[in-house]
Amino acid sequence: MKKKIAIIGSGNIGISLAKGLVKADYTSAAQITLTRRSLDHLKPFEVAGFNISNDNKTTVANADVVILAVLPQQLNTVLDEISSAINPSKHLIISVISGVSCAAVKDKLGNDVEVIRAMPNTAIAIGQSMTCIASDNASAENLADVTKMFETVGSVVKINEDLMTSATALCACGIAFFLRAIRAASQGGVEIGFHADEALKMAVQTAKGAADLLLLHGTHPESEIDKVTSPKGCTIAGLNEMEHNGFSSSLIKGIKLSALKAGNLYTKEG
Ligand SMILES: NC(=O)C1=CN([C@@H]2O[C@H](COP(=O)(O)OP(=O)(O)OC[C@H]3O[C@@H](n4cnc5c(N)ncnc54)[C@H](O)[C@@H]3O)[C@@H](O)[C@H]2O)C=CC1
Ligand SMILES: O=C(O)[C@@H]1CCC=N1
Repeated sequence: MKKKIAIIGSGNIGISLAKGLVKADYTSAAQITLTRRSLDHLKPFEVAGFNISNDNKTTVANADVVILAVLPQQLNTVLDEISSAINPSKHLIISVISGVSCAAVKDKLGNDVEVIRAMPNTAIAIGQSMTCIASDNASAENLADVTKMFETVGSVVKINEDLMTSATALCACGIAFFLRAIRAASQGGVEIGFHADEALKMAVQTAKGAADLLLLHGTHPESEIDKVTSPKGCTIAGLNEMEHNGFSSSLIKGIKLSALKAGNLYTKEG
């Protein structure tokens, strides 16, 4: 991979993405420039071989692929800064920013530039992201290239752009939801007799086993649950108690609220 990549806004997801791409051998650190307003935070990444900068415009001018990874409320400033450095025949824009349409990015950068939205999650740092991608104007070739790129760091699903906020809630925010579930399970484990560190280890491996059962068997969760719930047993007792207290309902409501919020994070005015 010869293309130079600029990551504009190297915070949590920008850094996770950069680490993941290098770990997967998709590219080298030397091909990636990380930008952030304060360079102090990026010094450790310079030591690791990445280029670092606080000059978005020059970084974009020198790149082929521009990954926008600032917060929605920081985007307009960035787009105003880089717009004069954009060359539609050279640059491909990838935006991981929640709630910002391809059209909104093109509004500021020009309609000729190809924009692909990608919604990864932080597991991208370890090659385990669920990334959804969408575009309203990218060529089949660029879509295929970007799919290939994100496939080196996890699974990819192409979706319609109007489902991007839903993908944000289910997959990007979803990491936090499942982590909280694991944390809660470990707290339950402590109440029933385990030390915190062993309870957490047990909860993590159990959660991984549950996810892997679905991935490897290709089964529905209820079919795997049926294999655990012995008649008159302790699993169904615990499971039903959780449902009486709104376990599924609470997850569903949380995901719906996150999706709603994801759609309202950005305004054109800034
Ligand atoms: N954190 C996550 O798991 C995911 C986040 N996203 C999206 O990615 C974007 C970034 O989210 P986070 O990484 O969580 O936020 P963050 O706050 O950790 O990262 C944003 C970074 O942009 C930098 N920044 C702000 N203005 C800048 C400018 N003018 N020039 C250069 N850098 C600038 C900030 O210093 C910060 O380091 C958001 O739009 C979010 O919706 C998408 C998927 C997952
Ligand atoms: O919480 C947020 O707004 C971002 C978007 C998805 C994950 N983190």
